[in-house]
Amino acid sequence: MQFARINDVTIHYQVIGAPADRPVIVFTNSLGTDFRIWRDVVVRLAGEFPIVLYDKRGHGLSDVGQLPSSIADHATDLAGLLDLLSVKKAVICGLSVGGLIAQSLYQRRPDLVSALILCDTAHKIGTAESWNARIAAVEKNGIGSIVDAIMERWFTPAFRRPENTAYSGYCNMLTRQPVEGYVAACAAIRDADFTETAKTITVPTICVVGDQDGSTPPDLVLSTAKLIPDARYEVIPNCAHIPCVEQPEALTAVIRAFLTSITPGENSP
Ligand SMILES: O=C(O)CC1=CCC(=O)O1
Repeated sequence: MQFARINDVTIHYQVIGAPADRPVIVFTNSLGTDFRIWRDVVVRLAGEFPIVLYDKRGHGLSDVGQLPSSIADHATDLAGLLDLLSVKKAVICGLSVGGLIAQSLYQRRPDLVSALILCDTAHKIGTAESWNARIAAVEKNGIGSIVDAIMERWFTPAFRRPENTAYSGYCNMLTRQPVEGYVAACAAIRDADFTETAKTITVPTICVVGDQDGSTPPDLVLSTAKLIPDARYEVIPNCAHIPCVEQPEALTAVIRAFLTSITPGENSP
């Protein structure tokens, strides 16, 4: 396990090596998850691309850090991690709040970003009312009280079968996040709006979404793609908010095709 102290926060991360001439991909995960959600994508891409995974503050094995925290704080953490690892430029693949962090990183440190894979995310996610209601419910009754409602957004009914052990495992992942970290991330998402930033993005970008995403539905992700000059848009069938878990093969194919298309002079990954 690898840990770094960044902005006074202990950050849990992992680096998986590959040829140095290939673009580094950094995966940044969603609300209520840690970096293990990328496993089935990472095993497919390992050896082709250098990979950096990390748990954002307040999640997984990373510290919660000082509260309140903003999406800008998360982006500063990511910039600090990349600086520490001497990664000069990377493709940032951000899922949901991870996509907000990716847009914030682009806004603050565009030198670090060579391309964006915005996965089940948007320029703005949810409303103040919806986030305040979620924060109130979690503060009063814990994350367990919202798990069923959240799982309906994360996964399709086909995945949410009681006999699917992966489903119960992801319920555990959600409910075991620190409450303060989860609530802080909800507030950070509530207060974030990258509408203007999205219009300024000039690096190659793809917006990808599960066809049954209940948190950032295809229409919303399409509206984000339309804000970003020349952004591509792709829908992944038979999955909801977390394609890296539900359809890792399809998501990997989208990532590989995108990276191949933006890497001049290379015919294969
Ligand atoms: O928990 C959800 O509703 C899904 C989600 C919204 C932002 C995020 O990162 O995950």
